[in-house]
Amino acid sequence: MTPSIEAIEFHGIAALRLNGPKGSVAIISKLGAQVLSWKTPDGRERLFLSERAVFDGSVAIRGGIPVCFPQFANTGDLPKHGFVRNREWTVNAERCGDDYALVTLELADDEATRALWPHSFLAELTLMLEADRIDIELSITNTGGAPFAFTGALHSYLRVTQVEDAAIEGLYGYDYRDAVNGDAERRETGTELVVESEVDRVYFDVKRPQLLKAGNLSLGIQSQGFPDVVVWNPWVERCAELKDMPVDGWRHMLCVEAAAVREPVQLPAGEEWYGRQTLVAV
Ligand SMILES: O=P(O)(O)OC[C@H]1O[C@H](O)[C@H](O)[C@@H](O)[C@@H]1O
Repeated sequence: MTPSIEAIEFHGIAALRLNGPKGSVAIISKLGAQVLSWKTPDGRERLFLSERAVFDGSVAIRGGIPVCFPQFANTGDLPKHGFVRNREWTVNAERCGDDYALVTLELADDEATRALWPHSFLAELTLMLEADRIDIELSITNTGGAPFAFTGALHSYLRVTQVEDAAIEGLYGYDYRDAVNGDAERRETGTELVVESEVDRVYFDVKRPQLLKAGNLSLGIQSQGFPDVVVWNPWVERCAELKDMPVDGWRHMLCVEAAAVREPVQLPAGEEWYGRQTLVAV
């Protein structure tokens, strides 16, 4: 079957379903331009989506790949993770070839965004689905007359069978800020990161790809444009505080995020920046 794209409803909200090569499938919602599902040709779901996620736009959808912009987490005065993850985006391109399906959604500033953040911007999120990989690219254009700075992330919730059995390779030797230990800065000394308690780290200026070793859900992870890598798992107690997570949700997810956190991106008037995360089933 040749790849195709269809408009669907997913948990009651408008979304696009990309039917990719070899039976791969991805779903992206217009709310937040958030990838909510990615299935590889083996039929396995690769993203975690909370069964208690809320889809009414009142809070961000818990799971998939939320877009954080123009602020990562609570690093400034804006709402946590910025304001684009629970806004309605519009579709501006759909394209299919023999071996891919691609959509681009966009969001521009309006009165409500300028009330929070006084800048003109155009954000475009492109999802490309191939047989065994997805590429998620965020581009930001400064459409105003003055420079601005931002932080942000593609906040990917990767599905794992049991997080205790998973490991991330590729972070050895990088410095990180550890939110679980009072934002202490440390250097990674392990060749593998194994999650055995709450983890909330920003690894700085990561130049190598990562490998998520998770049995038949293993993934190669690469980013461009985003210098930092965030690794997050709330573990038991913090998960219990999240209303939109099931009690055992922490066990089935691991966020490995392509992020720009330590050094805000400086974007002169009229210029465009882009960052990308690629996930490859291995
Ligand atoms: O609950 P949210 O607002 O979606 O944030 C979820 C998480 O996102 C990031 O990974 C941060 O590093 C965490 O500190 C935060 O808890």
